[in-house]
Amino acid sequence: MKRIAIVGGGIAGLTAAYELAKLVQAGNPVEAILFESTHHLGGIVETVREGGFILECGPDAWVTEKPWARTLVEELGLAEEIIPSNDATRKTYVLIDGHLQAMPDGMRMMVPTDLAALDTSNLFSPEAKQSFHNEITRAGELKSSAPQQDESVATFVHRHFGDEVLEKIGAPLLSGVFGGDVTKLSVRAVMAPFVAMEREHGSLIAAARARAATNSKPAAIFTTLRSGLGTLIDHLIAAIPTNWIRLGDTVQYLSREDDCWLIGTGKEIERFDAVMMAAPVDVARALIEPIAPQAADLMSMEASSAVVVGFGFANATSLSLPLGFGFLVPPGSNNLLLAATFMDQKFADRVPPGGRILRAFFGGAAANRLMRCGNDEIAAIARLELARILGPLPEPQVTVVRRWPNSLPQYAVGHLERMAELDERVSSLKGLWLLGNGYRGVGLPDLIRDARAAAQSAAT
Ligand SMILES: Cc1c2[nH]c(c1CCC(=O)O)Cc1[nH]c(c(CCC(=O)O)c1C)Cc1[nH]c(c(CCC(=O)O)c1C)Cc1[nH]c(c(C)c1CCC(=O)O)C2
Repeated sequence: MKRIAIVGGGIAGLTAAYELAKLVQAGNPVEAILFESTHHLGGIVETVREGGFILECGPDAWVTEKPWARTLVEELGLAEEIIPSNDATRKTYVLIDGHLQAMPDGMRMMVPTDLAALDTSNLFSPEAKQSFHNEITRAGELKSSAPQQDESVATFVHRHFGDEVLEKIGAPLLSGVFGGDVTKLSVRAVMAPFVAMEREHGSLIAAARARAATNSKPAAIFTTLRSGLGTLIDHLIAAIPTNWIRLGDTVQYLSREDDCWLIGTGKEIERFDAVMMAAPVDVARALIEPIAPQAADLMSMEASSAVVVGFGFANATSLSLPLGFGFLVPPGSNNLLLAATFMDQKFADRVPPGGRILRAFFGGAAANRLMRCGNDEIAAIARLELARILGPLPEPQVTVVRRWPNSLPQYAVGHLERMAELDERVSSLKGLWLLGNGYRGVGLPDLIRDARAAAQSAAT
């Protein structure tokens, strides 16, 4: 019997446990113990259902293009629950000088595929529009001068489109996906497809248009579950043997003895053949440090914190919002807010008749400061910030506040090389796997893909 420890009960740890449970059913002699330090499973994936509102406390969807979340959801019998985002009314706004300005239609991140839509947009100055047009004619130069090494997202975007595009959409889009600083984020780690487009075509616009021409009907950008992503967590838990799960059990230390792993929880020491480390990177790093200090060094990275506030407004027909999914706030403006989502416009069936949901995000330094305030205070600040931008808001019927400290690791320049070295060091330890959002991707699909692959190799 192979014994496998899983440290951490977020989406990565739960998916690993689920995959191992499936392998047991297929006749593999495996047993797993999942250690979760808190008393609840799912990590930052959590859905609150109250008064007819469906409020997400963490992620609200996955990126449709990445297939691994959908496959798992279908396998769990939840195919009927899958819904697309309402892309017929998709629009993302950017807050410029206190006003919400729509990003032009047909943008792929900061790359336009529809130059006519770009030209009629109010978001950019004539100079910025010209810089987009010029990017196509600069294809040859951009291709031959593409750097051999990694660089920051900021220098990459700047080389293609200049200052204004970087400030108005480059920085806000990246903070709405990676919560980070474009001058530090690695373009190869966080925008790999764009680096490949540059290598092949020089011009990103030419590459994106070539691709758009071959894609018949693009799928909706986001996918979610009708009853909320908490349903995915519930179904994973139901598929894992209950005696595998240890809630409120914090792993205090990890060590190796002969070919085994020892895990100490402060209550007892247990022996395992393999360890799947699915805790947040800083926790994982501290546990691994005594065994493999060089691996731990490679795991030292900054992580941004988030504070998420969801408001459910009943009978809120008076609250009129711009059409679309929400808005992003460029870093460096005078707002605490990082972004907001118009949840009932982004997805169907989130609210009772006449209801609306707004979700506010705080990140970076603002999140770290807010983290210390009480829930009521955080909610009041979120309401004030939203009202400043959207106009007066009614009294919410439901409010949820969540703090997610250091929840989003920052993939800094050189990340891919560091991860290749980390992989080498980790594989030399035999029987250790690192899972979660610190290494090979930050969204649900990437975490699910990695956890399943790791469980399969850990079990055999
Ligand atoms: C602030 C923030 C958000 N979402 C996120 C943050 C960062 C801070 C943090 O979580 O700690 C995190 C995020 N956002 C996205 C991912 C998944 C990435 C992946 O799977 O590759 C992740 C991990 C997709 C996304 N999130 C967003 C995009 C860009 C969508 C586009 O091109 O229009 C992607 C791919 C944009 C976004 N993101 C957000 C808003 C309000 C918006 C705009 C409106 C909306 O859609 O709700 C919220």
